Amino acid sequence: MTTIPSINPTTGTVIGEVEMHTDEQVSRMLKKSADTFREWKRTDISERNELLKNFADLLRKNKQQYGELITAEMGKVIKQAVPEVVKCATMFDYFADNAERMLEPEPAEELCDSTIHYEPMGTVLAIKPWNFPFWQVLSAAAHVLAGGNVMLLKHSSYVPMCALEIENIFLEAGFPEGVFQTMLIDGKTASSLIPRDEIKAVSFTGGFDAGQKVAELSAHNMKKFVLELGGSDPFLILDDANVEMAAKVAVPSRFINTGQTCIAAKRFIVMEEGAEEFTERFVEGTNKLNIGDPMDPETDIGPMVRDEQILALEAQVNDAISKGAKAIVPGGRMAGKGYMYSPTVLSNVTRDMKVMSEETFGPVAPIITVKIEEEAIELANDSEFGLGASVWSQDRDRAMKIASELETGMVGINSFCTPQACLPFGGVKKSGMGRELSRHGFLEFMNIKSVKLM
Ligand SMILES: O=CCCCC(=O)O
Repeated sequence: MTTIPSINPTTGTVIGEVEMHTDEQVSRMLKKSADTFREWKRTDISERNELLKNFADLLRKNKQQYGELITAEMGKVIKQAVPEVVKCATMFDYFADNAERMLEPEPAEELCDSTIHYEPMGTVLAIKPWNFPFWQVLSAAAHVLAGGNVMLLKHSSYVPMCALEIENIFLEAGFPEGVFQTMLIDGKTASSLIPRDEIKAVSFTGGFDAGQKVAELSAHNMKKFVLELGGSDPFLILDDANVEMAAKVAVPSRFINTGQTCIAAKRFIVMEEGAEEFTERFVEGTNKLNIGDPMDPETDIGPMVRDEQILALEAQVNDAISKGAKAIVPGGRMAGKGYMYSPTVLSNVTRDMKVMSEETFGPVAPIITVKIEEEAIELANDSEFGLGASVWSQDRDRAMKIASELETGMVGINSFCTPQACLPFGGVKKSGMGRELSRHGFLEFMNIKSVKLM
């Protein structure tokens, strides 16, 4: 019997163990999924919407319990874990309220007798990461299932108990067995399922290398895929910004989820005029963060998920320091149990440093100063990634113009980026392909069928 351990990153101890599914069990799940799809796609959309509502209600009712599970299994501070669950509920409500309108057949533009229809594809294989254990799965599942598709989940092996709990919630909400199933398998087994006939599409969130493999396999086997990959989001503070406000928002924007967020601000690009004030205020805000036990409702920074994440971060910080960066908040690995890393803020940053070119998936904030607006834009776009960006200026037209020049899937003006049910979410360049959420994300997993009348 092979098992997946659930490790609490606060203590480094095993808090549970789940049995992995065998190849035979996985084959049965694939069959079950395909059989269930034949029924599920025919259910009335109002019935599906009611189940989405039930699901949202359960999330709200048990938000503390699910939040604590997230905190125990991947270390997210409880004050963010509970809101993650509530955000999922709001997103389920959104699709329950809007799915019917989004799937309404449309008349074709010039051929007035012809219509465009949206039909589900079948089983969507979801391969999802640990950092937002509920959101990452459910932000795909809500619209995939609302459209009449079914889902098979391969969750990160860091969060096996969240993976099982999510399946339980679907059943408790009244979804028929087989509409959503959690497979307890490794990454290699998940990839090996992509060519299988039962799998019609893949929804992947994770790192670039794994995403590229998923894309290759999916394309080779003619399966639709959507990829949400990493980011190195620029946070641009222009010379006319409200620096006080920018610094206030910059702190959570970088350190939310202990910095382990794809769409966190990861490069702070400040025009000279506001650089000193921004740096001072950002450091002050960083030093106020409470670091410690993630179950304590006062804690802002909990552990990182595993030691290897700390090692990667240390390599990036050491590289920056060896090239002349100054650790104005030194932070770093903390002694004791678990995988604690205290936030680091770097100044004197230059673009040849890894903290500027690689994704920093943890609480490290590099600040770089530029002289002119064009340099800020050029530097923001000088990245392999293109997920999100923030622009801070009190001139709305100027900020909008800069937003149009940024090579990203999302821009926050005087705000930070975070996914919302009503907005398409995804990136360009090495940050991904396709979109999740909103009608755009919904239609990624629907067959768009033109029906032409003579
Ligand atoms: O890592 C990306 C998911 C972000 C989820 C959120 O900000 O709510």
